[in-house]
Amino acid sequence: MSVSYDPARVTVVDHPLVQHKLSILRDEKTGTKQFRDLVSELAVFEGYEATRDLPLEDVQVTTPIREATCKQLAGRKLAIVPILRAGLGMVDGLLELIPAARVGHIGMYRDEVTHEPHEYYCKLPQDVDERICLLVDPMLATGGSATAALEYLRKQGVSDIRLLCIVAAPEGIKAVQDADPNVKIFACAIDEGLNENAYIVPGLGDAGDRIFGTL
Ligand SMILES: O=P(O)(O)OC[C@H]1O[C@H](OP(=O)(O)OP(=O)(O)O)[C@H](O)[C@@H]1O
Ligand SMILES: O=c1cc[nH]c(=O)[nH]1
Ligand SMILES: [Mg+2]
Repeated sequence: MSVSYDPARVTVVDHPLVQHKLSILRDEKTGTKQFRDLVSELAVFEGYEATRDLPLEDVQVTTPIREATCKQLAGRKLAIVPILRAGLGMVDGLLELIPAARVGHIGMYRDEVTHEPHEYYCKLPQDVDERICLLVDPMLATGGSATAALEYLRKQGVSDIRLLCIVAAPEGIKAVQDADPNVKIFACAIDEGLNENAYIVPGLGDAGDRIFGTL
């Protein structure tokens, strides 16, 4: 049965380089080092897309030729919030794009039988409510983990949240959209669905285990 979600609130980052890298990421023969590197590289593409609408202001710059009116980022600062463990794999790539961003952590694991998320750690920047949050996790499967993390961030007063995942299942997108009508979702691919163990099909397996070599 097909799952319906609002496509207007999901951005698929499907640049040819992204699709190429994602195919290598999916391959079961791809080893830990390459997997980790690719997750980081894909996070850069996603971060680029997810920050496309950041406000700018004019700034005067003296080039070696003359004075010029140029642009710089204005206004609100950013926080990168990985959902542990797998989200950690996206942090370095995003920090390359936004070096001044603060990093918060939300620790969450999914129960193997019930697939319910369990929170085990949380540490956020003190002024997180004044920041745009990039909530990052490579996998959006049932959406349970992302929904719980979003709820937590909303309780801290965060108004602008962009959820960056690499592979999303339609079920996860729908669950997140139903729970949080204001979140913007970014994904490199939307896959077919979930299998009986709530793994994304075709997916890429267990992202955390593949990033950290704990298979
Ligand atoms: O959408 P959901 O059904 O909640 O599934 C997705 C979650 O599952 C994975 O984490 P996992 O529980 O494997 O923890 P890990 O990152 O420590 O491996 C993944 O990184 C997401 O956080
Ligand atoms: O396919 C999936 C689902 C949940 N978590 C993962 O790492 N992969
Ligand atoms: Mg895992």
